[in-house]
Amino acid sequence: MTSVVMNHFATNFESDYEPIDFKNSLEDFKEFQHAAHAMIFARDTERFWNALEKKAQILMHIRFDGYLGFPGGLIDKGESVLVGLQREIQEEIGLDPTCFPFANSDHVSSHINYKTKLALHFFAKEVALEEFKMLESNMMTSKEFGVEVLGPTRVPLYTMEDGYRGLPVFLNNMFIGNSRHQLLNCALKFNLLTKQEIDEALEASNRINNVVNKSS
Ligand SMILES: O=c1[nH]cnc2c1ncn2[C@H]1C[C@H](O)[C@@H](COP(=O)(O)OP(=O)(O)O)O1
Repeated sequence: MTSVVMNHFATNFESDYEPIDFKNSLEDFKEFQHAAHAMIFARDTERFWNALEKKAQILMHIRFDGYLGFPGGLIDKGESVLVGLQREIQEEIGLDPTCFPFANSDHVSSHINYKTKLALHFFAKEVALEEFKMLESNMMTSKEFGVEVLGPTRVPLYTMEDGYRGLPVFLNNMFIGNSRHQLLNCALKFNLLTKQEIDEALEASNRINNVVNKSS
């Protein structure tokens, strides 16, 4: 499933990231840099404006470099991936690792980029909606807020009646690393979106891109 989805919506940039086995990658790519990021999400079936279903809230953020990404970061030398992830999550969203521990069972995917010698490990954790809101508002008090992290953002998982506003427009943002792939792959894995909804959003997103490119 993962590789089919990966190939389907890989952009040139995203295709630089090849799927790898998590445990093997730690042994086989010791000399590469490793980074770990995580998607925290809550299901949200509320409808608004009598039409659009929120489906879920997914926590992403705007980074210091203007890209969208997930909380997380580089693993220090000698540090385990989980400990490094917890440290970064604490710095970026102020989350106490003892109250909110990540485990190997939260691992979703790992990818390797041979050009940049970077291994990316991705985790996901579902929380209740109230907890999500609490985590999100807590971000403003984190160490990195205003430095590495400029602000939290939720992902619009719906597409509006015109067929492009909502998720398709959102997907036209600039995403760091393979975070756009990580987002869509997780949305599929956790049944937040169907494959058809993802395909349609990507098609609409590409159409917007073509129109913008032609008119510039
Ligand atoms: O959300 C992400 N998903 C996939 N890859 C990512 C994400 N955020 C960053 N990255 C890639 C690209 C970056 O060069 C490296 C390091 O991550 P970063 O968060 O910038 O690391 P530090 O906070 O500087 O430790 O991973």
